[in-house]
Amino acid sequence: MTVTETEVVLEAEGLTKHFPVRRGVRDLLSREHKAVHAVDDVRITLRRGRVTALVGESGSGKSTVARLMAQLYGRTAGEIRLHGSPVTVRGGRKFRAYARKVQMIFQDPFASLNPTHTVRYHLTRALKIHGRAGDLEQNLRALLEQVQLTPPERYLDKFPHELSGGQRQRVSIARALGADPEALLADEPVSMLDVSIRLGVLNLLRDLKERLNLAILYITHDIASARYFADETLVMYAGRMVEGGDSETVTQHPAHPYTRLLIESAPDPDRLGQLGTPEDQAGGEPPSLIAPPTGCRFNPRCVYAMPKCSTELPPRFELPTAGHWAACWLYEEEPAR
Ligand SMILES: Nc1ncnc2c1ncn2[C@@H]1O[C@H](COP(=O)(O)OP(=O)(O)OP(=O)(O)O)[C@@H](O)[C@H]1O
Repeated sequence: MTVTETEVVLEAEGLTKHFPVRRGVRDLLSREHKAVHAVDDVRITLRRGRVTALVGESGSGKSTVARLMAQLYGRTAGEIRLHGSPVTVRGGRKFRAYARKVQMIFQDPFASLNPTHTVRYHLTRALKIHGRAGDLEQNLRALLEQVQLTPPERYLDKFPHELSGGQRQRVSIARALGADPEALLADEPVSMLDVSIRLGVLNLLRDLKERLNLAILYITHDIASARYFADETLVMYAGRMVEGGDSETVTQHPAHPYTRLLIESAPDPDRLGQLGTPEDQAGGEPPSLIAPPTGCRFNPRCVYAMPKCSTELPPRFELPTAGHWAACWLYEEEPAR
């Protein structure tokens, strides 16, 4: 089945978030209203039974995208559509109805579980909130079995501190499944776990995607894990999307100089000895998002930058592999590889 054939659950278009910067005494005289341009004009489509990875370095706006799509933040501009219908939710009953379909998993399972309550309490609450508490004991058992915490009675009356990091993240996932959602927004779900147990949690998410036909947004700074786990990969730099396509193509034939830099800087034993590409010399730091660079936001660090890169924002250029695109002027004419 190709990417375009599965049912679209959640879409964002033109998604934009600018956080106003609090004005200091000196700024009071100026008319300028400064803002952090955290997310600009982002487009994402989440489909049933598919994992979409959103990859980028710290501060690139990934978490903000997840929170916008979960409707935890109001947006500055853009549209979010659930099954094709635009939705804007500001708390209350409408938020509960939305959260029944779209659930979020956070990076730190210890912070997202209340240390004074047991697993039973957390899961019962989720089931009750979403009207699924009928036959409670059976539903609690089923949730724990879904996240492979078996036998369930061993875990139900445990407190968060009595569980390992991986078990806690599994409880957080079970709590999200308590809503019986169609989409999961997973914000760095394994980055706080020991390396040895990350794979187990990613495999669990993949298994849930297949068994429950979930649409998953997988946020990560680790592009190697996107290749392993995601069907589609989107790359974000300084608040903007720079490249997207199926994960194999984006990770094996990256087109945007920033994606290449990300891959070159990720440790990969398969590529030892192949270093020394121009991207390796692209040092520097991500830009300030209060006054982001004009044109392509990567231009100050890009070894291929041309004059127009600092003045004109590159649109998405389609590349030879179906569904692969890059927002980079290098691909304006004929797609080069
Ligand atoms: N509530 C907020 N108020 C002001 N600025 C914010 C707020 N939340 C995020 N930002 C800023 O927006 C930008 C994007 O942050 P975000 O957390 O989305 O990035 P990220 O890619 O998820 O990074 P990380 O992996 O470190 O979480 C950063 O410059 C951050 O400082």
